[in-house]
Amino acid sequence: MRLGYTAAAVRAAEAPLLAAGHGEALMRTAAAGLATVCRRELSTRHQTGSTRGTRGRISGSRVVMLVGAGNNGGDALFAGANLADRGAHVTAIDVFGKMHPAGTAAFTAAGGHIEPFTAERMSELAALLRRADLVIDGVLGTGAKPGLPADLAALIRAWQGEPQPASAGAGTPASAGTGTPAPVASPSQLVIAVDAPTGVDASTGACGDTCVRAAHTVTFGADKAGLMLPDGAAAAGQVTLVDIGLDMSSHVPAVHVPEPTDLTALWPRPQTGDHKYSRGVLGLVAGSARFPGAGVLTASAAAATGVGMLRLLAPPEVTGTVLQNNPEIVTGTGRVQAWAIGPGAPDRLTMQHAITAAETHNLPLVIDAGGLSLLTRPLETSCILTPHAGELVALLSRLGTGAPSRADVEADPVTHAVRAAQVLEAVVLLKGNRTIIARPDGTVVAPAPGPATLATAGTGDVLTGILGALLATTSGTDIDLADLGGLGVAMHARAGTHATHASGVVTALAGEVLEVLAGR
Ligand SMILES: NC(=O)C1=CN([C@@H]2O[C@H](COP(=O)(O)OP(=O)(O)OC[C@H]3O[C@@H](n4cnc5c(N)ncnc54)[C@H](O)[C@@H]3O)[C@@H](O)[C@H]2O)[C@@H](O)CC1
Repeated sequence: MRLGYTAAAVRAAEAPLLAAGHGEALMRTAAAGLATVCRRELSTRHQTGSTRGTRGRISGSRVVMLVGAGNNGGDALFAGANLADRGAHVTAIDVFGKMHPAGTAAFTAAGGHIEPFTAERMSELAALLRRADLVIDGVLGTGAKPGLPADLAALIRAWQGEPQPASAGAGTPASAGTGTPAPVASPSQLVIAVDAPTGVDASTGACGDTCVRAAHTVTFGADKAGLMLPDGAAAAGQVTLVDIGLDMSSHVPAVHVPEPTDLTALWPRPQTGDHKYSRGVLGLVAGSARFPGAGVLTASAAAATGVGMLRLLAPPEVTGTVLQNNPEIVTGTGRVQAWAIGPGAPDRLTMQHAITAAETHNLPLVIDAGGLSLLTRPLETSCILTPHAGELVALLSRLGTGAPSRADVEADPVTHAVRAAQVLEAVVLLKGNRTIIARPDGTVVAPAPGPATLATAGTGDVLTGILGALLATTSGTDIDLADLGGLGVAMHARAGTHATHASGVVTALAGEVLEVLAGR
């Protein structure tokens, strides 16, 4: 798992080192790491042929830096000095009329050039930024307070264009509010942010009205939570972590991001000596005469993910098809280690019985779709709830905890998922283009997004099947349910990617995702 920390936690971890007088050494280490990434990126662009004139070479390349008043600017200035030493033409735009003194001395000694920033020079400086082979954003890092000064926001917009909705192509020419299309930085312009892109909240990922959009962010000491969460992650681009010797062991990470190696290391596997009951039995309530397909998809996905036994409670329209595909599935009641309920509008009474059984025997359960409408209070057993934005709105409204709109939830999925997790004392896996898994303590798991091809009917049912199987096969272990949810989402995304490639078209039908899971 990659671990993301709030700005406050990182600053607290820095504090003893600063108190011991290691501030400048930390900054020099950070700046050296930043300069290394800048040189590598410039060289790579040169080698891959995306060159324009001198672009790509370090010597002779045009580097423009946006420099703030604090240590973030200091990092940029020391890195700028490093690049100037290697023959780059480096210009620092002094955004606030005050820059880190030692950084400024090193930068000017290396031949760096400083340009003051005033509102009158906006167009000239925006043009300078647009012409650069590399822009380094060193205005604000972990010391940022919310909101950017209007002049700085205007400069960022004049350089990079108006913020685009996620669906629009990055760098699409946009109106700057003047009625005429504003010239914008090339979408392929190399922009490297120092620690965090300016305008991005390093703890929450919130971007406000304006933020720098980087191709690469070089972050120091520890991953910042905000660079792993929606909006902030998109603004940060690729993130490289430079070790500056911080000890984060006493700080609780705010965000977990599962990595591919976690799927290998943590995915439950049958052990020697296991039998079907010890491996894990899942009770599944899914599907109805109206929606038989959802029951089939969920049951087949759970079977493909791997369980000791699957007991399916569903009407004959569902069980008939399920048994044709998966004759190993058992219909009817019996002892189980976990429950999954809800896909395909199942019978409410059967779902209620499953919830009661889970609470009575302290069994974990995953509740999806129709099952969510039964929730009016926290359950007395551990559970993962899997709403999409619309279902979360209905859930929060029914519980009397505000009435956000679907757009509110989509704009700020973390806050709303955490609120639901706290109210229902459960893990809430909010499905969306960036799925967020929230714990009641406010920390989240934020798996890397899967392919957009997964946005198709039935893929959520497949996810519930995967999660149910994981719950059954890990029951009795101490694996954290939110981490488990992250593994399930990561596997679902991986299967979706394979299904998309295998089908050769720009969609991944739920049945195709299932085929990948089943290894067919
Ligand atoms: N403290 C350390 O040990 C290290 C810090 N490093 C760098 O230092 C950064 C943090 O430095 P600072 O604490 O100086 O903070 P920043 O450099 O992020 O920002 C602080 C400065 O910006 C101003 N400011 C804050 N929010 C603003 C806003 N919204 N609009 C306008 N001005 C605003 C503040 O008044 C202050 O002058 C990190 O992100 C990282 O880049 C690195 O050098 C590594 C070591």
